[in-house]
Amino acid sequence: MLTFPNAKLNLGLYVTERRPDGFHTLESVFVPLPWTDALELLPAPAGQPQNSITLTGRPIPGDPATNLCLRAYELLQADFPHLPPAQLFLHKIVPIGAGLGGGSADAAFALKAANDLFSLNLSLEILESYARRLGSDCAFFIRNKPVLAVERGDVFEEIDLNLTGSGCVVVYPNLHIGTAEAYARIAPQSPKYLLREALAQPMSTWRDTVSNDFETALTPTYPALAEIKQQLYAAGATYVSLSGSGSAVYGLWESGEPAAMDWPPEYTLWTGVL
Ligand SMILES: C[C@](O)(CO)[C@H](O)COP(=O)(O)OP(=O)(O)OC[C@H]1O[C@@H](n2ccc(N)nc2=O)[C@H](O)[C@@H]1O
Ligand SMILES: Nc1ncnc2c1ncn2[C@@H]1O[C@H](COP(=O)(O)OP(=O)(O)OP(=O)(O)O)[C@@H](O)[C@H]1O
Repeated sequence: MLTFPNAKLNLGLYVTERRPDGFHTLESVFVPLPWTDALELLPAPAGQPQNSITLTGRPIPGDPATNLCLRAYELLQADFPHLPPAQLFLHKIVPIGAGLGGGSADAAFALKAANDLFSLNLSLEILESYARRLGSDCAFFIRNKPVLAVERGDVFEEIDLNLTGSGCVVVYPNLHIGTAEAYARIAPQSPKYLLREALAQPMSTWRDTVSNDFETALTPTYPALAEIKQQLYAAGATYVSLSGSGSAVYGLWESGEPAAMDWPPEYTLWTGVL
């Protein structure tokens, strides 16, 4: 079964509390971004007793045996011992350490693919509970529609937000910012504006009312983030922000086309329509 795990953007992100378990409570709107990897899950050929993973495309740091999509499959195998050994093929395209949730999406799509391929008939709620065990961002990708995320970023409330048709440019400045490192730089506080209410207003107002706490915390160390933001606004973006814990910065165009922009060759770009 071939799937295309997509990335996500965070619209507003407020880190409100540090929890006793070391994680943080947050408030953020998650939106699917159609920048995708390719992930194939197949039963292993006869005579292959173990799961296997073949990685191509963008290099993924760390041991392939700990890849999140393999871990997702192993989690299901622990509860459903009749699941056969599988072979996974992951072609990685979405940048890593970017705040785009790419690894989490791979894991969530592996759970969904195993559920479909082997007819496990697990509900979306059950798939979300497996996904939560793999990472805070992972559960979002099970339903994969815009939501207001609270708690650890893995509990969702409905939100009436339709960005379909908005132009989008995502700029990854080739900086790998680790999620734990980024959280360690944040002093949790309450948001100045209620996110749900701010996002109900026209996109042109978001510049003043919707922000990402990681952007404030990381920009002094990574001045490139501010330069990208400035260039996206100069190209006519209606709203610009860091996604998640960075380092990808995105611009949204409510209407019209982005003006020409000039980026260093080591940057990776995605341009499209949501
Ligand atoms: C920044 C976001 O991308 C926003 O969507 C997410 O909160 C990150 O989620 P994620 O990459 O799935 O993160 P996890 O794999 O669950 O956790 C990685 C590390 O980030 C920190 N972490 C993550 C989520 C959270 N709500 N509080 C945290 O403090 C913890 O130090 C944790 O050890
Ligand atoms: N399929 C995968 N794709 C990407 N990274 C993976 C994958 N499986 C495991 N990882 C590990 O996860 C790390 C990336 O996680 P990290 O949270 O820094 O970035 P991210 O995937 O861009 O997501 P986030 O939005 O949470 O920042 C990598 O260093 C890698 O070791």
